[in-house]
Amino acid sequence: MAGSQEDQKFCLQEVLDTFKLCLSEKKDVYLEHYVAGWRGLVKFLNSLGSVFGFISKDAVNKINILVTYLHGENGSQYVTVQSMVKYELDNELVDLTKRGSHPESGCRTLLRLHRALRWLELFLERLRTSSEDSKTSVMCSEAYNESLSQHHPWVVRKAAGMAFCVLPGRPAFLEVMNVGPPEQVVAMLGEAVPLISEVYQITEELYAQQNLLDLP
Ligand SMILES: CCCCCCCC/C=C\CCCCCCCC(=O)N[C@@H](COP(=O)(O)O)[C@H](O)/C=C/CCCCCCCCCCCCC
Repeated sequence: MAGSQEDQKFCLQEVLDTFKLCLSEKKDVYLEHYVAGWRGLVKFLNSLGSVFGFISKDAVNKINILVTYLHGENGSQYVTVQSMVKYELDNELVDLTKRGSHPESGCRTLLRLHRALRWLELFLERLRTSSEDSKTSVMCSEAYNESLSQHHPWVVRKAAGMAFCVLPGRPAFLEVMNVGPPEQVVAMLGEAVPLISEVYQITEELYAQQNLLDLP
């Protein structure tokens, strides 16, 4: 039943499985699974209410740009993040210093999600190691301030900060993950965080080697 409520329900196990599929044997990052991981996370975001709509909209927009490349005529060049970077750089398809004729390259679009992945890693690690009465809003803004916020203008930082304030408490937050009792969620986060971290590190090194970490 495409589009049913069941389809839209978030499940941490699903996201974990998707990120497991992200890495090839030689540690290349499969774009298809990377965007599928983000799709799963957006389901979670949507379940938190319309306050997060502007964040979800931006993430979906970026996911869709990458999916269009994946399914486009040059889709075979977009199988992995590594092949995408090589293809776009070899063919001068990336605006390197200021936005020009390639404002929505795969490289710059993925970079935005990549930065958000660092936020996710920091946030989930806090969630995993925190006590029952810890505030998710505080964990979320600490993780945001240490990562993504540096790349956002004042107005986005302000809106994000306001949205964080309405995050549910830790027990309710863990429940929405549809895993089971809190101890089980914590155990699953213990598996998810290192995986997310590995995908992040591999992408970070690739982008650093190619001088792509500041794409406009
Ligand atoms: C395991 C489950 C628990 C955690 C689930 C978290 C679910 C999070 C799902 C999605 C996260 C959203 C990813 C946002 C990508 C943002 C990319 C970005 O930086 N875009 C900005 C720059 O783009 P360009 O203008 O250069 O194209 C854009 O300006 C941003 C706009 C929207 C604001 C983004 C704020 C991000 C805050 C971090 C996410 C908070 C989610 C809280 C939910 C726990």
